[in-house]
Amino acid sequence: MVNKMTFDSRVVSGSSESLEEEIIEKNLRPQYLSQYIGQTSVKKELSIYIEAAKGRQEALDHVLLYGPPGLGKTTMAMVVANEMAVDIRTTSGPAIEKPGDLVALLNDLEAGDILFIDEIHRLPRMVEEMLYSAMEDFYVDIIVGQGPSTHPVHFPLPPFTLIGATTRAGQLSAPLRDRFGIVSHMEYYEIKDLKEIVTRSADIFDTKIHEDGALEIAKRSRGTPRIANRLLKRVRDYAQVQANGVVTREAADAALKMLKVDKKGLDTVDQRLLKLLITGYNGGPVGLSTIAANVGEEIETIEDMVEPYLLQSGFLQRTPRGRIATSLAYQHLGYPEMTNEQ
Ligand SMILES: Nc1ncnc2c1ncn2[C@@H]1O[C@H](COP(=O)(O)OP(=O)(O)OP(=O)(O)O)[C@@H](O)[C@H]1O
Ligand SMILES: [Mg+2]
Repeated sequence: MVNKMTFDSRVVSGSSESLEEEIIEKNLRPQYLSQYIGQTSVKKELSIYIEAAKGRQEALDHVLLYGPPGLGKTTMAMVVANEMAVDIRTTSGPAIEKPGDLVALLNDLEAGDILFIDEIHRLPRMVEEMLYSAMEDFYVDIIVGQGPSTHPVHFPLPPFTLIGATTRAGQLSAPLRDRFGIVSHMEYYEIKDLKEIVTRSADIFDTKIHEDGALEIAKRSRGTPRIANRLLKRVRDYAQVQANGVVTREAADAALKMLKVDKKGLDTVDQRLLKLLITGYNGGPVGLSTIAANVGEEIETIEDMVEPYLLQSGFLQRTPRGRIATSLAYQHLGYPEMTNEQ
């Protein structure tokens, strides 16, 4: 699939990529709340619930983390496990294909342990239904036997904590959503937080970085730590070959220009999308499927990975009749703005 490939190679994509990247990510991941930069309100809330649960020596209530890709949901799940000093098993919605898979995972848990399910909106229905009793009353009913001899077996579970992560809270069914006692919305990061993340990562990489170099990367990271770290790696390469290895503002700027990441962190996909609206449709409104077809990406990709940042940063607006390009988009891309009368 050509579309998928263009997207995966996108440097500002929030999604994670290769094995190499996984290993690097492991070193970059903060281990404790005190090292976790930004997301102040999520951290504050969680720290209270963690302390309370620990004080009562109980499992933490189930936690749902939602927000765009690359904002640190997986990282936060690991942090919670470290803070609670419990084990964590990680899996994802699509990986749990049948109820038996879930039972196997649950069977492995000890009291207080965490089961982390990424992309929880993609759980198969039967598995999801089995989770209801597991979450609420810590048991599952398993059907055993065949034909006339089938009967349910009541299978008790230790009290555990489910942490679910999703980019699409809207796709979760109400019964599942309601079973999470703690629902935390992860926000795009402020530039000052991203700057701190970049500085911390450069330190871990043993890379010299100037403050304005870190700031330049932070500004162009779409509010997303994963992108900030990825851009830092590319800028570091550039600096190593072209600028004595020091990440200065000039090196960051030149490297990001080469990567076609503009001053606001928009890449060619974002720009294509906005230009399509402006030049092809007089600013819109344009439906999502038309946009996807014209930009050459899948609808889901546009919705999950491209659009959220454009909406949040004010380049795009969502209306019942479709998406429209804002004045900011016209200005940023250097098009004269059309008035309604034209
Ligand atoms: N608050 C933070 N401070 C420092 N680094 C962070 C922070 N949050 C995330 N990161 C870094 O950003 C990267 C992405 O984080 P993570 O994998 O947790 O995102 P995610 O929300 O789970 O993404 P996805 O939705 O794709 O699963 C990791 O390398 C992590 O180290
Ligand atoms: Mg994740």
